[in-house]
Amino acid sequence: MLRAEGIRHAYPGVRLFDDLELRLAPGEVRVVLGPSGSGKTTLIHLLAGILRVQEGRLYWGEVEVTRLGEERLARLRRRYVGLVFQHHYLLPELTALENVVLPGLIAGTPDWDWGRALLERVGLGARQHQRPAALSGGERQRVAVARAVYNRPRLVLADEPTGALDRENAWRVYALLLELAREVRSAVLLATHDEALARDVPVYRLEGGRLLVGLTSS
Ligand SMILES: Nc1ncnc2c1ncn2[C@@H]1O[C@H](COP(=O)(O)OP(=O)(O)OP(=O)(O)O)[C@@H](O)[C@H]1O
Repeated sequence: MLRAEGIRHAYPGVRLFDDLELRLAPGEVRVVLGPSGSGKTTLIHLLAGILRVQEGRLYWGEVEVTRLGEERLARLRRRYVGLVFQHHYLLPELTALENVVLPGLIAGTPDWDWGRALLERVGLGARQHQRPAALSGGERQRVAVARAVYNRPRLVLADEPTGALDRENAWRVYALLLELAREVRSAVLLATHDEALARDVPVYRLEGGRLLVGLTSS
């Protein structure tokens, strides 16, 4: 359901990916481990269609993403992909609940009960009317996780979603992301430099511009 074939990507002076291949089955969960500068953010942005693939092909299910125009790509991404980044990217003027339901608000069909249920699941039922400024870093990231799965996306892509959190909060956010993704049957690809997060989850190692199937670190 996610397939990348022969992906090459270069920045001026930096040749990052050379013939990169990746497949993710429905519901599959994988961690991409790589040190700083190995290309994790670039990879997640390419797979999300935020960065355009320079060479190679990218498929979400049967759809060849690399052939879509900007508008269709953006529309399909909203339905198909949930995103979580290191920074939460919540809208500051909206409450926690409005942020979670945002994909529904954009589509004109907000499901407030589902939004509230998700906030309960991430332990923030009582904070639903707070704005992001009134929440802690870990709480904001839990709202971002709830928002990412709101649409029951086929695919969740996460780039260092716990990178700005202390160990305890990182674990909580990580566990919630995997739990909720399983519940709504999303496949997950989570990029991190943190080996500890890769316990019990199959790993790809990003090395020399390729993804190597690695053993879990436990
Ligand atoms: N817009 C850009 N222009 C030029 N080079 C870039 C650009 N973005 C990233 N790079 C380079 O590409 C390489 C990979 O960057 P990327 O941010 O994808 O790595 P990363 O593994 O996510 O790193 P980190 O964990 O430090 O965020 C780095 O050498 C970086 O300097």
